[in-house]
Formats: sequence, C-alpha cells, structure tokens
Amino acid sequence: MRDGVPQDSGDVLYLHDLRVDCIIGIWDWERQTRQTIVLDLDMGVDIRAAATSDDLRDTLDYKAVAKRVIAFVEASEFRLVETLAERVAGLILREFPVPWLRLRLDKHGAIRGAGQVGLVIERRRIDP
Ligand SMILES: Nc1nc2c(c(=O)[nH]1)N=C([C@H](O)[C@@H](O)CO)CN2
Repeated sequence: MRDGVPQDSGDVLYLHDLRVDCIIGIWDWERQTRQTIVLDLDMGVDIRAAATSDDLRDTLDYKAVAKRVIAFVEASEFRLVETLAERVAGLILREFPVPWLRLRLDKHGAIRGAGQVGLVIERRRIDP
C-alpha cells in the first residue's frame, strides 16, 4: 500500500457486463438517440486487508464504482467510444484506490452484422 493505493498484488476486482444508456456516436441520429454501451472493468486491488478484517472499508467497494460510472456515462454525450473509454478509466483512477485497470467498452449494434464492436484499454495510475 502506498498513499492509500494498493500496489500490484495480482488481485483483480471485476465488474462485467455493466449496461448503460448514453449519447454516443458520430452520426446525426446518434446525437438524438441514446444507445446502450456495455462495460467490463478489471481493477487492480489487494484483497488481503479486507479478507482479514472482513470490513468493506479495507477494500474497493465495487458498488460505489458502479454507481459513479453509471452516473458519468448516463450524462455523457461523446462522439467516439475512445473518448468515453478514456474518460471512464481516468475517473476511476482519480477517484478510487486503484493502481491499474482494464476497461472493455462494447457498443451494441454499432455495425450491422457485427455481434460486438468496441475497444479494450489498460491504464495505470501515474503517481506524481
Ligand atoms: N474508432 C471508431 N470508429 C467509429 C466510431 C467510434 O466511436 N470509434 N463510431 C462510429 C459510429 O458512431 C458507429 O458506431 C455508428 O454507426 C463509426 N466508427
């Protein structure tokens, strides 16, 4: 643990298949019509303190992360999935004790005939 942020223990807290509606897209119709994006989040944690204390205060509260991400995405109106993914990743790294994360963003139905379309990014907290 450094500055309250767990260092790389190899432990992962994941939050997958989080579906949120928002404005996302480059075409005129997409600026008026909300679409569903699906997020998979893998976040670096160290679960040992919480596993010892059995106290939520000693770990990352995934419900708090979910609520914050849902509120941000629902209010967003970006054009590219790249922008939305980067902003969600930055928000989590700034506001929660997470040293690194992997974020997968799928834009359901973005391309006719394609089952899934989106991207995966990995970001690490950069300590000053
Ligand atoms: N690299 C990207 N390519 C495209 C995006 C995007 O967000 N990133 N978006 C679109 C359209 O909005 C599409 O999702 C809807 O037809 C096309 N290409």
